[in-house]
Amino acid sequence: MNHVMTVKELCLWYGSTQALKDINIEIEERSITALIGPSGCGKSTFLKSLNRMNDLINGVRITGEVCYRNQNIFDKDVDVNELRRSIGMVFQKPNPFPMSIYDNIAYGPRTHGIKNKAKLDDIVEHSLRGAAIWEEVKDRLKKSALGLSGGQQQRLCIARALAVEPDVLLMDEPTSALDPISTSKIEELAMELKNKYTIIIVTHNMQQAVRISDNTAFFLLGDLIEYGNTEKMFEQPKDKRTEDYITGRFG
Ligand SMILES: Nc1ncnc2c1ncn2[C@@H]1O[C@H](COP(=O)(O)OP(=O)(O)OP(=O)(O)O)[C@@H](O)[C@H]1O
Repeated sequence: MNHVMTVKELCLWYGSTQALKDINIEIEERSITALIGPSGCGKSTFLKSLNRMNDLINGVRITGEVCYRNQNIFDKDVDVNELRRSIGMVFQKPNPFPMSIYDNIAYGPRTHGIKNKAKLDDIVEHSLRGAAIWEEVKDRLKKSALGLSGGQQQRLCIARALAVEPDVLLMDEPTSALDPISTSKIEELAMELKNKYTIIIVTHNMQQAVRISDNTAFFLLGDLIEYGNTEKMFEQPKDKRTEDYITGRFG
């Protein structure tokens, strides 16, 4: 099994508060890894460290390594824009840009220098198809993305992430603002996308972790308590704290 990302002894502080404590984890290529745990345990912080989204925050201090395809992403010669092209992110609340559906998708490729109309048309169609929303929007590409439903907007945001040909997709509770039908569409999409991409997803929904993920990581108060095959972990957790959490005894 290939590992796309290897995290070694990762610690992160916000000022004097330690949010991640000595995290060690290997992420399997073309799989879905779910990050679970009670509110405030560090799931989003961990997810954001994987493409250096925390670097923007004042007072953040990070030690340890996050290796992406054998390079430590904190090395000085790493181009952060290029890193974020390879490791894309989809947020909790769909956040389309206030522009047309077409321009939302073409935005990233354009910033990477692609100007040719036919090429952009191709990327837009391919990305929207990849995010299972092409049929719903192909006749309204020039209309504002803000006119789409929440579920459609989230698939548009996934298409936008796909348009720059990422390798890894980070998803921070991508369905928590969606209704059950839109949620199941995103879940099906994630399972489809893992044939081509590596997906790491934060979820509060234990059933969702069971339904779609291959591996699960359980966080508690900044510690990674348990990590492994999802089915095994939910059937037979090794740690009492994991068991208490997944059986709903706390959190
Ligand atoms: N920008 C920040 N500045 C200071 N502290 C922060 C910041 N972001 C998060 N924290 C703190 O770091 C800890 C971990 O937060 P994080 O958002 O990573 O948890 P989480 O598990 O994703 O929570 P939730 O499930 O509620 O989204 C919390 O104690 C939180 O208050």
